[in-house]
Amino acid sequence: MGRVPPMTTRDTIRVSEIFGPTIQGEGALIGQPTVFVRTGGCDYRCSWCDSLHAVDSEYRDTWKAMPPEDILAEIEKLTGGKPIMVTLSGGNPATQPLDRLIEQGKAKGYSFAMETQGSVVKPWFADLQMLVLSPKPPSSGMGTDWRVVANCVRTAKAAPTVLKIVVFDEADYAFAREASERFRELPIYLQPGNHTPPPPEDDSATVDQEGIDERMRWLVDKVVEDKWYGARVLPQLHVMLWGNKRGV
Ligand SMILES: C[S@@+](CC[C@H](N)C(=O)[O-])C[C@H]1O[C@@H](n2cnc3c(N)ncnc32)[C@H](O)[C@@H]1O
Ligand SMILES: Nc1nc2[nH]cc(C(=O)O)c2c(=O)[nH]1
Ligand code: SF4
Ligand SMILES: [Mg+2]
Repeated sequence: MGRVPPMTTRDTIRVSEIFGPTIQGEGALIGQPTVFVRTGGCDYRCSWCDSLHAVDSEYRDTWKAMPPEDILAEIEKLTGGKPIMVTLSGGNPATQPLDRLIEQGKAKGYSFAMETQGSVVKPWFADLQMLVLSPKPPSSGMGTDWRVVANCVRTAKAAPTVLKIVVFDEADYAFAREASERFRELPIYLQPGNHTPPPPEDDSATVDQEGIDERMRWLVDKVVEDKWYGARVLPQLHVMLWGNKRGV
């Protein structure tokens, strides 16, 4: 008897949550209606990560291996079948085999944006409607290999690519300036950090909005003082509206 081929899992995607439609709360596409697909697993662990439920392996039993067809069916259910922008986030979505999901979704009229830290490169970056690269500043405790970030930019080819840097303090601001110097051609978005991200098991809405507002004003002052007129300073709109609530 011939060998029975194993069930292929090559194309299943580790999903933490699928939610929406809501609005994109951050960066270049702020305010745009979108559905989020948040993948499980990350090669980083930022000290202030607001999505640890999709990062900590402790939560992996809440993640589900899904074929792209099932993810698309869920997206279609959420949108009533009307095509929308789908935002791929995580965790680090670049670690997942998202090529077939993007291909199948685009065939049905959906478009795809992705948020990633720029530590992993995939050829299908070129198929995105927008690639948001968010290298991590010193306060995160993580390091950045700029050659890999540059490779992400190259690999995205004609796909619109932007930088989004979280800023908590002076060192982070200097890092954002460095990123902008290294990638002069890319639009850059500065986002004040949220010091009170939820613990992963918690869905509490409590957030230090006053602290965020203060950092936002400080950030605006810095940009104006430095005549950094190419920068865009934006808050996390979803945090302003719903605090740390999950699934919005
Ligand atoms: C949760 S991450 C997932 C995607 C990818 N791992 C990344 O970091 O780009 C999505 C975005 O949220 C930002 N973010 C995470 N924690 C934050 C916090 N406490 N305050 C502000 N932004 C935060 C990240 O920097 C990133 O731009
Ligand atoms: N509304 C909303 N906008 C977002 N932009 C980036 C998010 C993320 O966690 O990646 C996010 C999120 O979780 N919710
Ligand atoms: S890279 Fe993104 S998902 Fe991973 S730990 Fe940092 S903020 Fe969280
Ligand atoms: Mg978030």
